[in-house]
Amino acid sequence: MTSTKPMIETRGLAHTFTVGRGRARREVPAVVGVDLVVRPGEIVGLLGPNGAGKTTTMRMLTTTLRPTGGSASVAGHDVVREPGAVRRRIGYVSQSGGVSGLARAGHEVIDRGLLYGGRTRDVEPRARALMAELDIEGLWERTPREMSGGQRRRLDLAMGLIHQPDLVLLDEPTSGLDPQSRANLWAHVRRLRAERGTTVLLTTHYLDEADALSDRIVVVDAGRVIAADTPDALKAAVSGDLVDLGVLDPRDADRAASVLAAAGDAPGAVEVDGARVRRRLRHAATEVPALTRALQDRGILLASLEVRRPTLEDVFLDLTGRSLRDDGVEPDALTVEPELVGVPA
Ligand SMILES: Nc1ncnc2c1ncn2[C@@H]1O[C@H](COP(=O)(O)OP(=O)(O)OP(=O)(O)O)[C@@H](O)[C@H]1O
Repeated sequence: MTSTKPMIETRGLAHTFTVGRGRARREVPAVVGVDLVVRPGEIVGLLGPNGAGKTTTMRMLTTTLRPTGGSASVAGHDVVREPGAVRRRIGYVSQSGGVSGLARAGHEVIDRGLLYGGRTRDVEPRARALMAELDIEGLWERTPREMSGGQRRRLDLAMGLIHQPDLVLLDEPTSGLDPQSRANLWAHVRRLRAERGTTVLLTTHYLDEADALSDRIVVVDAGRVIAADTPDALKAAVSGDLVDLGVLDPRDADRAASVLAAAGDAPGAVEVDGARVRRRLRHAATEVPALTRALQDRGILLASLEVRRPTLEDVFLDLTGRSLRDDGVEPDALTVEPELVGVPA
């Protein structure tokens, strides 16, 4: 990784929404002091449950929402003082998408490229290549309203990428896409970085996506960064592999639980759920043979035995005591902010 200036640098970045009026007026602290550094050429995943503050952070970085605290510089420009310069350097694909319903898809993409100063003779072949890569080349003449949700999503992506920005911010880029299109998009993001050194910041709910794509993952919860590291380092910090036993006779579950509790190099808490008994063991590969012998000696028969390496889900659970899939706070009284998605000032 180069040691040049960061592509994104935030210090104490914060945004508090004010919702309601009069006596019902209250403040919603959506982002509470985020410090984030993204280096040129990095792919960084912002991971967190619903309502964690991912979109709000993205919107401040893309200058579509003004911070109420802290500072952020993007591609070397301050998001509050130089929003136009920031917008010219970035591509943003927002969660809600930016395509309208009326123009033909190919022309929308070309127009976006021209808007950013490209020449027709460069932009058109690039638009065709991009749409082919995203598997929507056959939709050149269609209007967005004649497309499926997944096709529209891919058109959003083509619009965000057509001007070959140095930094791409993707807010849940693959939500609503089928597995094949998700895989295509992942390949495209990797190619962008490999061929052009593009920096990518993406938000996602999908743990496999964050794991597969990101050089670094920034885990956010309740408007704060609670961990930031490589996916492997985050997983290595979780203590041990999950051993999950299914006993053949559910009446044996409690006895199996006491054997499992005593297994490994130290006793540990066991979770019993019907015929399933689980706990974490530090070195499952070496500890499981002794465990199965101990169960056999007591005449406890197993229907299944699974050993699972820690996942990012475990990382989140370890850090917060909650599952990433638990829904957080849902947006309530929404204040409408101007959306200036991807349009240079
Ligand atoms: N325009 C708004 N007005 C008021 N509150 C808002 C607004 N937008 C977001 N919030 C609140 O700010 C908090 C963070 O929301 P945000 O959309 O940034 O989370 P998120 O991590 O992107 O969630 P999701 O994964 O569901 O998209 C939530 O409590 C949300 O209700």
